[in-house]
Parts: sequence; structure tokens; C-alpha cells
Amino acid sequence: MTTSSLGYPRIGEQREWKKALEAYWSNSISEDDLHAQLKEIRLNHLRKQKRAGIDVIPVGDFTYYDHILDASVMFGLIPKRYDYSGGPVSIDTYFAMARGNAKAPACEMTKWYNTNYHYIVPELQDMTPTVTENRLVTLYKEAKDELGIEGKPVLIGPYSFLKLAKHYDLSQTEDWLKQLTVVYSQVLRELEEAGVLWVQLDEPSLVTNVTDEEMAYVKDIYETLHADVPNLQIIVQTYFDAVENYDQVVELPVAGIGLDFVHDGGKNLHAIQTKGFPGDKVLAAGVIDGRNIWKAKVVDKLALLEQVKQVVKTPEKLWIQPSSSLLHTPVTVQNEPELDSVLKRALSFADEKLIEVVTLKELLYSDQSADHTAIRENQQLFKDIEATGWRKQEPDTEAFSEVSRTASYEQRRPKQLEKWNLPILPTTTIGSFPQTKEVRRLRAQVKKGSITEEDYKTQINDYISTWIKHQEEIGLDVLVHGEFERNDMVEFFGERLEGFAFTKNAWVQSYGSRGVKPPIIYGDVRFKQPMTVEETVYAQSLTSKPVKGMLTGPVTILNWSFERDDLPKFQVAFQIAEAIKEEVSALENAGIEMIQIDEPALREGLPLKEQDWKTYLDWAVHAFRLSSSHVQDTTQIHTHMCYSEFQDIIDAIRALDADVISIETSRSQGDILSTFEENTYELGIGLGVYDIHSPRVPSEEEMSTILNRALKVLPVERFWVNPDCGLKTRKEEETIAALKLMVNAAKHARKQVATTSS
Ligand SMILES: Nc1nc2c(c(=O)[nH]1)N[C@@H](CNc1ccc(C(=O)N[C@@H](CCC(=O)N[C@@H](CCC(=O)N[C@@H](CCC(=O)O)C(=O)O)C(=O)O)C(=O)O)cc1)CN2
Ligand code: MET
Ligand SMILES: [Zn+2]
Repeated sequence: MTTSSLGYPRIGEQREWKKALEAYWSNSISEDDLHAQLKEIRLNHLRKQKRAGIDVIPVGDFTYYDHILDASVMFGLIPKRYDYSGGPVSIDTYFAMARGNAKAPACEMTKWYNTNYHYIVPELQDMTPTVTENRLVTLYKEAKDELGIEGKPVLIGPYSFLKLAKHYDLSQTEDWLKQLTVVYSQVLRELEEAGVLWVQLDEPSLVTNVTDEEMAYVKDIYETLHADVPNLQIIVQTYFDAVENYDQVVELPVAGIGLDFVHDGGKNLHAIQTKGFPGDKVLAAGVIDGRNIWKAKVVDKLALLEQVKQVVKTPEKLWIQPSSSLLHTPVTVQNEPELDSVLKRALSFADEKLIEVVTLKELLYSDQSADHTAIRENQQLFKDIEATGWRKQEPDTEAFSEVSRTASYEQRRPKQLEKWNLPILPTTTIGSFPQTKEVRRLRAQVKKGSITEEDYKTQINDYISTWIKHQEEIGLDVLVHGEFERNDMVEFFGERLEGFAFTKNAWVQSYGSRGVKPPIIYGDVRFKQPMTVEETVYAQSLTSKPVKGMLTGPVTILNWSFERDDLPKFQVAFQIAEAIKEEVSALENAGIEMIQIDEPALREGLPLKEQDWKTYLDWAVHAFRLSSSHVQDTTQIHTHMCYSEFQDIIDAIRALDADVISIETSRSQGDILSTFEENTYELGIGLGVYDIHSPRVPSEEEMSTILNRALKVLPVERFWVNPDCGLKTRKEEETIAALKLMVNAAKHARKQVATTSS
């Protein structure tokens, strides 16, 4: 039996990877230094996997930014605007695609399936793929020559690559797949020549709803690849859910199939048991959760593997591995000295997960009696958790009953118009203002104890008051306090609610060099005391304009945390919702009667298979309503989502019953609006008129274009004007300049509306 892993986190135990990249971007280290530093990190990660006892170790999963960008660059799919003219792609062109440069905006970035990782979207317009440089050969040789590791090159598979790409016409699908197959063949042939034994082609799109036509393409692709490299052993790796079209996938002419036995709702196991698994193929069984951070129950995993063993009769054909790449977990529990010891023993990050994989292999062929030390200790840690009393709340098995606001939107709207007395096209922002080095240093100092809590608060208040002044000068209609006291919109609440633990070092990459430390939900979630009232009330005391309260919604807090896995997700969401509901009341009682409850992760949490959407949306909407429906008619509830693919879930968005939703409109040039038009969505909409992910200050004209386009489609009374997300990653000058132009654009639009209607 073999152990394998599918991908290892890049970020580094102390975020060495992030620091090296950011040092290069700010010109503090040279290109040679960057290569040297990243090589050291890369080799170190391979060594760690070897030391853990993993037999088949991936190469090529490591990246300078994102692995999908790596594939686009290897295939020469470099948009014209970067002036690429053949040959190996320079590091600056690579980073320009990721981050934009003076001449060209960055490529689009979007969510990686249902995770909080973001990849760079391949753009296929007017392009022909060619292999620029076979990085996998280089990385394979590096591992072999320098460490004696027989690496398994990893690459996104051709079908998933195309599904993740944009800017091609669907009618060109077949043509594109043919062209891609040619470059994949070349890359694989070169790997075969270099002596590679195993290649992992990731095909996570095979767990989404695949049509028969697409499945036929997949079959063609892999038949061609097999004919071109008959001796290379390819594993088609799936993850994040059960594979669709099981029968056809397992018949693909490849050497192995990787299946996720953790996030498949039991369907993959059922499929292999009822339909069998081809005896000539490797079954790469993902049994250790690659997405969450709890140690596995060894007894349960052994039972699962015993069932898999019944199907795969030859031990050499069974591989044990994590359910997905470990990219989605932090690096190691070792660097968490301050966690509660009972909790800490129950945790497993990337390094510990590799050990779990190896332990399972050892146990599977040895003594599995209950007094085996590994088994006994493992059982004990779950007993210890039970004994803590952290998890008392009985699971609620009853169907949840509808909650709604006392008055319908039509009834509360006139009351709100009167109370708030805002101009048409009111202007506002999404919540955060620049998190400068100085704010972050301040927080680091208070955490270390080198400044007092009181000093910290005073200085945060200074930021708040400076930015209230800025906002008044800019001329915004609804102000915010700026979120200076928050490290992150989820971690901040995790630190203040019961049932959450937070870590010192458990960073996970979100996009490029940016990371998050998802808090850990280990027990029943409860409200302790007001979390946001002080800062918001202080901000409101400085101005006569309304200050909007700012909260993160229950679905987003859940999706961006590591959740307990002993309760169904929806129950945890409802517990969080009850806590946020109390915070909403606390704000309302303190006179903050316009409250934004952000739910950017609601869309990303949508299951990968359409048949599972309704169940999810029902509880997600309910959780939001639980937290927001109890307010007075005049209290205005806002929500915010920064990713725009709402077409399919517009009914759920409507059902949130938020008085105003702010959405992304600029990157899609306003395309999103048709969704709101066609579906008679009658509530308020904040138009994200400029893209905050780029340092570029947009022109007033660009924003006016989006506004005018919107005004043609929907009545003016519905719109608010705002940037498309929070401004925490931007610089102060950029922010002020852009917001001034935005307010001007709104003022011009108001005048136009006034003249056309008079
Ligand atoms: N959870 C979450 N997911 C999200 C988003 C989000 O805002 N939150 N936004 C979308 C995009 N994703 C994003 C994810 C991270 C960041 C981001 O800005 N991350 C920061 C870290 C933010 C943070 O936690 N900051 C902490 C710790 C900061 C830090 O690194 N401190 C220094 C010390 C500071 C000093 O002395 O100078 C250190 O520890 O070394 C704080 O402010 O307190 C980063 O990687 O640089 C932005 C967007 C989607 N998903
Ligand atoms: C990722 S959505 C961010 C919303 C949050 N209120 C902010 O402005 O940063
Ligand atoms: Zn946002």
C-alpha cells in the first residue's frame, strides 16, 4: 500500500513565502534572491513530506502566486496586453498577470470551487496554446537530483482547466479541448522522457454537474493522452465532492483514479461498493480531511479503509491520501503554544495530516485492537473533548420555522425614506478603510503587551475620527467607522464569541500573498458581550451624518472558519446567527439603526452540485434572517456580497429581505444588473462602481458609465453608489482620490436625473 499527498501549503510556517514575495514586489530583494528564497522553501516542503513518511510526494504544486496561473503561463496563454513575444515567460510578466502593472490591469481572480482560495482566471480570447517552458520537468529533476525524491508532477487536468477559463465561446469547447490536448501531450511526453513514473492530473470539475456531451469530450481527451504517452502512469484526481458519472470516469484509460471519501456525502464509497472498481487501476483514496483541521477518528477511518479494501483487492492498488490538497489547511499545530491543550491535541494541520495518513497505512496491516496505543490515544482525545462541556447544546432536529420582519419591504420602505431622508443615489462605502502598516503594528503591539489596551483604543479612535473627517470632506452620505480595530472580518468576531478559538500562526492562503487565520469553532457558539458598539457609537458621536454599523453575517463567519464536524453545518450557522442577532440588537439599542451584515461567502458556500443547492440556500437564508429580522421597521438592514454570480440564486438573494444589497458591478461592466431586472428584484441595490482590488484610481467617466447603464435598466430610487468591496487593502491616497471621483459621479447622475424628470 502506498501513501501519497496531493499538494502542500506554500505559505510557510512563519509566512516565509508571503514575506519573500512582498519583499520582491517592494524592490527590497532582487530577482535572484527571490528565486533562492523560494527554492529553499520549496525544497523544505518536500523534505518535510518525506520525513513524514509519504511515499508519493507531489512536485509542481508549489507556485510563485497561483497554480492555475502557472498552467496558463506554461501553455503560453498570455493576454496581448502584457506584450509577451515568445520564449520563457519573465517573472515580471507573470506577476503582471497576477497583480496588474502600470500598463495593463491584472487578470481576473475568482473563487476556487467552494473554497476561500482564489485563482487567476485563464483568458482564452484570440489565443493558441503552445508550451513556453515545461516547469514540471524542471521541478521533477530538482526533487530527484537534490533530495533523491521520486516526485509526482501535479497539473490541473485539461477538462477542469477549460472549465475554469473565461473568454471563449461555448461553441468552441471542442476546438479548445483539442488544442489543449496537444499541449498536454507535449508536456506529458517530456515528463515521460525525463523518467517520471506518476503524474497527477487534477480534475475537480468532474465532481460538478458534467453533461453527457462534456463527458464524451473527457473520454476523448484521455484516450488521446493515453495513445500519446502509453507508459506514463496518470492519476485523474478529483476532490471536494463525489465524482459525477462514476462509471465513465473509472473507465478512463489512465492508471489511477483519486476519489474524495470525506466530502462526498458517502456517495463515492457507495459507488465503488455497488459498481466495483477496475482491478487494473490504482484507487487513490482521500480519507483524511484536506479542508478542516480536526484529527480523524482512527477507528472510523480504518473501518472506511476496510470497506475500500474489500473492493480494491490488491494492496498495491490502494493509495491512502488526504481528501484534497493541503493548501486549505495551516502548516503545523506545533507553532500554537497558546491553544488549550485538550483542543490542541484534537487538531491536525498539514504536517499532522501527513502523519495521520502514514499511521493509517501502518495500522491497516497491523494490530488494530482497541488497546493499540495510537488507537487508544486517539479515542481518548475525543472523550476529553466531550468531557469539557464545550458542546452541550442538543442538536435541534425540528424543521426550522420561518422568521420575517414585522413589515414587508413595501411597508417599511416609506418609513425608512422618511427617517433617513437621503438624496437619491446615496453614496457610501463597504466598511473597511486602509489597514496600514501602522494600524497593524499597533495591533501587534497590544497583542504583545508593549502598549496597553487603553492606548490601543485611543489610537484606534484617532483613526476613526480622522476618517470621519475624510468622509465628510469627500461628501459621502452614509459613513462608516472604518474597521480599524479588526484584523479580519471573521477572525475579529471569532475572537469575541464563545465557542471559537483563534490561533497565532495558523495562516491559510486566500489569494496571492494574502492570508487569513480562520478561527476554530470548537463548541457551542454564544454571544458574550457587544463586539462593535463602542467604535460605532464613537464614530456616530463625531458626525451628524448616519454611521452604518458593520457586522459579518452568520454564513460567512461559518464558511470562513474551521467548523466543528460533530454537528450539521446549518445548526452551527443558526447558533452564530443567534449571536449576531444580539449584536444587531445591541447596535440598535445604542442608536445605530442602519446596519450592514456582510455575506460575501454565501455564494461561495453553494454546493458544487445543483441538486444540493436548495437545502443549502434554505438554511443559509434562514440564518441571515434569524440575525436580522427582529429590528424595527425604520432600521435599515444592508448586506454585501463581492462576487457577482447571482443569476442562479437570485430568489435566495431576494429572500434575505435586506433593505439594500451592495454588489460587484464594475468588473462585470454592469452585466449583473440584468439579473436583478429579469427577476423583479424590488429592494435596494448598492452598485459597486469601481474595482477596489486594483491600486489604479478609476476615472469619473468609468463610474458614470456604469451608473448610466444601471439607470437605463432599473429605476433610480433603488440605487446606492459605492465601491465594490472594502478598502482595507488600498492606500490612503488612492482611497480618498477614488471616493471623491465616485461622489462626483453620483452628483452628476443626480443632476441628470433631475433635468430629465423635470
Ligand atoms: N477571512 C476573509 N476571507 C476573505 C476576505 C476577508 O477579508 N477575510 N476577503 C476576500 C479576499 N481575501 C482576503 C484575504 C486576506 C486579506 C488580507 O488583507 N490579509 C492580510 C492579513 C490580515 C490580518 O489578519 N492581519 C492581522 C495580522 C497582520 C500581520 O501580519 N501582522 C504582522 C505584524 C505587523 C507589524 O508589526 O508591522 C505580523 O504578524 O507579522 C492584523 O491586522 O492584526 C495579509 O495577508 O497580509 C485580504 C483579502 C475573500 N476572502
Ligand atoms: C470581503 S467583503 C468585505 C466587507 C467588509 N465590511 C470590508 O469592508 O472589508
Ligand atoms: Zn466584499
